[in-house]
Parts: sequence; structure tokens; C-alpha cells
Amino acid sequence: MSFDRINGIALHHRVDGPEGAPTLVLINSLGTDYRIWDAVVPMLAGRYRVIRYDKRGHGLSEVPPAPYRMEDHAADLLALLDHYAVGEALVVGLSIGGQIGLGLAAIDQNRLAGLVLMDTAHKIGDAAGWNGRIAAIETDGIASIADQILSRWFTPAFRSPDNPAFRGYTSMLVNSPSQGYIGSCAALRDADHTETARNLEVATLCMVGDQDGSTPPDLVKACADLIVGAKFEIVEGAGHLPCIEQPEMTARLIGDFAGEIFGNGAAS
Ligand SMILES: O=C(O)CCC(=O)CC(=O)O
Repeated sequence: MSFDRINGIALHHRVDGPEGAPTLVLINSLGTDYRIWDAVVPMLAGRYRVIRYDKRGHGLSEVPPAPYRMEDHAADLLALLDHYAVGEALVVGLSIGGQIGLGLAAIDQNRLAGLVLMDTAHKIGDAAGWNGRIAAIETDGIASIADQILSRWFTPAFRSPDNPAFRGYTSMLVNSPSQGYIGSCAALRDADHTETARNLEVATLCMVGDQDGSTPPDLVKACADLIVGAKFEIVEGAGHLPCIEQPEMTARLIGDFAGEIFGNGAAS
């Protein structure tokens, strides 16, 4: 793991896989950090250079005061690509991570070899919902709404109190920096990538857990329908975070898509 000042923010990031291999960048969702990809990365890093980072306000990255704009997150991603001298990457974005990938497309589609939009959409939620969530956290903290969030993130089977992984990801959520979480809620509230999706000229895979309660399959399909030639896949047995509940299937879909884009076969 490394820390570097990127776009003016101390970003926590990590690279796995061979230098010189085609690059994947994995971007985590709201209230999580890059460890959500831990089970997926070993299945991709044999063939790809896999860069992960904690977006601003999350994980061990710096927490600027809220609010943030999706353009801030996209500028961080662009600066991270420049930091690693990556001309173009396959960007894999989960939820807000997908919106950050679309934000990069709005700046410069040439930096995208492809896009995996995982459990995300061109527009997520509405202003009233995001403002209500921000107000609840400002008053009572993330823990006060954690049960609702976790019921959207994970399938009932995963949400067993006896499941140590469920306990662990609950801790990841409730220990997220409030300013970072609220700041990114504001970015989601204000972002609408409908036109970006319509104008996308980048190979795109949209995928979603069959039990996603945050960005359900119908919403992700509606996003895929905006994007010319986009593929659409449903991951069985997963909620909002297929990389945690179904890492093998997640890695297979990403690896197969990356193999098509870079012409170097599937995940290993
Ligand atoms: O997960 C994200 O990045 C944003 C979507 C969301 O609201 C997740 C949740 O249900 O809390």
C-alpha cells in the first residue's frame, strides 16, 4: 500500500500484478474502502496490473470537508492515472465508483479502455433522499442508519449475525469518516450522467447483484440501455456488493470482459 498526494489529496492506493500489463482500476462504493476487492484481485492480478484506491473521504485517504462534487472524484481518478503514467485503463466502478468512471468519461473518454459499471447507474436516488441521509448522519451518525444500508448491501443469508464477514463490513461502514460519507452523498445527489451514458463510445459492461437493494437490476438495465452496445449481466446470490458476496463470478465477468478488450484472455 502507498500514500501519495494526488490532485492535492493524500490518497491511499495499492497496485497488484505485473508492471507493463494492461491496467484495471477498481473503485469502491460509498462507505467502503478498497479492501472490498480483496477476494477479487488475486483472480485478476496474474494477467493485469490492478490499481485500487480509497477515494477521497474514505478508508485511509484524506478527508476534505464536505461537500464533494462528482467532478472532484473524477479529477482524483484522472490524476491517479497520470501518477502511474497509465494512458488508458479498464475502469471498474462499484456504485459511486461507476459514477466516478462516468465522470472520467465526461472529461476524456480516451483514458478509458473500457468501463465496468457494477451496481450503479447514470443517476442514483433523488435530492430528497440524499438530503435526508445527510441530515440523519449529521444528527445521529452513520450507525443510526446502518441497518437500512446493510439490508440493501447484502443478501439475507450473508446478513447473519454469526457471519464474521458481515460483522467486519458493518464495522467498515460505521467507522467510515462522516465528512467523507456526507461529502460523497452530496456528489451523488448532484450528479446526473444520463447524457454521458448516451454519448459513451467506450466498451461497457453493466453488471448487478440480483438482490441489490440500492441500485436494483431494473435501474442498472436502464443504464445499460442508454449506452450503445453495452453488455448486461446479473450476478446471482449478491446484493449491492457482488465483489464481496460473489467474488469468483465477479472476477470471471471482469476478467472475461478485460480479455475481450485487451485481447489477452480471461482472468487467471
Ligand atoms: O453505494 C454507493 O456508492 C451509493 C449507493 C447507495 O446509496 C448505497 C446504499 O444503499 O447505501
